[in-house]
Amino acid sequence: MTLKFGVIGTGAIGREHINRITNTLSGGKIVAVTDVNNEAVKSVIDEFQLDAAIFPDDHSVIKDPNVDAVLVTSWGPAHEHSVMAAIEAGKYVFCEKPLAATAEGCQRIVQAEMKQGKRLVQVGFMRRYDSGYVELKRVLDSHDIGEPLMIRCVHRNTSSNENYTSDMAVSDTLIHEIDVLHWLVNDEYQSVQVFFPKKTKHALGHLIDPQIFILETKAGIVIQAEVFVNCNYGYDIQCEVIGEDGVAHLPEVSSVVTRKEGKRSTEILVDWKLRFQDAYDKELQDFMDSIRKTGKPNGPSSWDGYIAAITSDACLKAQQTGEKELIQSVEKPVFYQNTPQLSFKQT
Ligand SMILES: NC(=O)c1ccc[n+]([C@@H]2O[C@H](COP(=O)([O-])OP(=O)(O)OC[C@H]3O[C@@H](n4cnc5c(N)ncnc54)[C@H](O)[C@@H]3O)[C@@H](O)[C@H]2O)c1
Ligand SMILES: O[C@H]1[C@H](O)[C@@H](O)[C@H](O)[C@@H](O)[C@H]1O
Repeated sequence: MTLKFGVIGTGAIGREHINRITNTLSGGKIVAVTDVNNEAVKSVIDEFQLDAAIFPDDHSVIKDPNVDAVLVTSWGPAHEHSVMAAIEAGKYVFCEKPLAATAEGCQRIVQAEMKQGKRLVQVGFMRRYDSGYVELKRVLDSHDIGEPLMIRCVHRNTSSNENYTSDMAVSDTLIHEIDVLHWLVNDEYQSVQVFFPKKTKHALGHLIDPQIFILETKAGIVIQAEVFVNCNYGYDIQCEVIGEDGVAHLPEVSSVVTRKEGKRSTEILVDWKLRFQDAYDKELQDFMDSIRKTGKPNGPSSWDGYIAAITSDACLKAQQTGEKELIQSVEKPVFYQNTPQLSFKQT
């Protein structure tokens, strides 16, 4: 049984996912592709020798009867349009983060999915599949370090390009922490405030970088999350949870230690594609396997995309006001706790 994918957006992560579905994972095949940039589509077809039809836009990919599942890897603001159309067509969707540009957009997706009556959507919050975060959660859930009191985390990129704007520090970058941290401590966010330290000389003129977000959870955990996308030395993700009885750290990426010329050193990754490679593999394999076995995707749902967007919107507001902004809390519908099973077309 093969899940046939139509891909919308063949840029950086689109290519990565096409490659892993075609060459690494099992049970999936790319049968249709589109991108507003024709060259991007042609080069991906050539590079991975895809036996896939090229379509002019997202609607025609979604409508293609060969397509069972849609992979949405276009720019964030374009996601809602494609996800809504896929839900209306009753097709499965794997959508990269963010699910939509605003919480209202995500809410429309949630409502459309509930109206369809089937869980169809998985959001690309891959950190929940990362072995380091999974192990950290196991330690926290075991109460080995007692109740979590504080979290300190950093999200550093080597550099950002000219299209990266200050609000993307939230919608593109912090969104990973927003999703994974509340999952880690089984809690919900209550408020956020943003601080802007001295700006790095490596950031382009329009960009505020770094930024520090102070989030408080309902249980009273205070989180200090640093986003620094021109740190100039590597791709560095850190997370430290300080509990009543001890401290737990996200494991460092393993790397050979060399001793040479009076120095002991280890390499630091510079590319996000490598840091979460295993997690990307696992999330997409899980998407395919769970649809095949249970008829519905098992991973982060459009509800998870929606609650992340509510927090993200509050962070964006806090960027503007400089004040502590409250984060609205919403009740999870039964639909996202226990959903009916779908039948999956076999080939
Ligand atoms: N989970 C992760 O770690 C991760 C990593 C990278 C990117 N992303 C997310 O994936 C998405 C894409 O990011 P990227 O880095 O690949 O960007 P990118 O700019 O490299 O690629 C996006 C591609 O989408 C195409 N596109 C834009 N709008 C389109 C539309 N309406 N229809 C068809 N094609 C369209 C562009 O031409 C481009 O080729 C973003 O939402 C980003 O936040 C997630
Ligand atoms: O889209 C990318 C991606 O999500 C990376 O994981 C993140 O570190 C970057 O900041 C972001 O721009």
